[in-house]
Amino acid sequence: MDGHASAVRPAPVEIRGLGYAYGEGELRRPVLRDIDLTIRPGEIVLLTGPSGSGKTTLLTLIGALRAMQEGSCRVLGQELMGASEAQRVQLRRQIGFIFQQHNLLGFLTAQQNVAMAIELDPRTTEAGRLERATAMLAAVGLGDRGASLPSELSGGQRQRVAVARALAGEPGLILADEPTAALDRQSGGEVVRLLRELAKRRGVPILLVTHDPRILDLADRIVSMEDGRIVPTKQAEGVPAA
Ligand SMILES: Nc1ncnc2c1ncn2[C@@H]1O[C@H](COP(=O)(O)OP(=O)(O)OP(=O)(O)O)[C@@H](O)[C@H]1O
Repeated sequence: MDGHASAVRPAPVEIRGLGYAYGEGELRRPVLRDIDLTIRPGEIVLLTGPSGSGKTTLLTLIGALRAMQEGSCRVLGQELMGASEAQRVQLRRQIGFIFQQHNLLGFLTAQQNVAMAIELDPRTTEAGRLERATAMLAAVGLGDRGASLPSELSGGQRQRVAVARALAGEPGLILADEPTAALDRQSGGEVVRLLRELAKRRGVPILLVTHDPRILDLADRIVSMEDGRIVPTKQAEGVPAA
């Protein structure tokens, strides 16, 4: 595909020997061990594995939402091992997050929720922000729902607003944690297909944590975790062999 470009552009995510433990002293419990993972430019990677295997912990470390303890994790050119809180805040602004529960603000309209992601860019005026938010909503098929509050939208529509918000800030990376968990089969599939299409068009890489076997075929690559380690991916049930 874009093999040449991938070879010259730095990997958006480059992890080596990452380890992480919760608790201290006798209560210390390692949950990630010796993780190596590279996400290449524009690549869509699904992270899967049993409950408690460490997927969310890894995602929050990559997203600079918690401090590193061991190893190296370079995200969008920023080394996170030893990074300051200010450096982590700066990096988080370059990442689009999508969570299981859409995390939209209930008192803001769909358009305002999306515009919020653009808020921090000083080059953009308020009118420009709202215009861009509307364009992003149109891209997720909600061009006519900008004035709706989250409570007036279906679960699938809310998650599409979350997709629009994640992309509106023109992120260098998207991190999604179980984005289809609260959705029925059809809307879950639609949301992820849409996310994939929009990200591919913009060349934005995605790391998506999921238990959902129905969306595994949308990945460029599937990474499996077990007991805090990355393990060779087994053929998922119901997914035809490539
Ligand atoms: N804040 C915390 N404090 C202590 N232990 C935690 C904390 N968060 C997670 N854990 C533990 O760390 C391990 C990994 O949790 P994590 O949420 O990363 O796994 P997961 O693979 O994302 O699970 P799930 O698929 O159920 O979301 C689990 O055993 C969990 O109980």
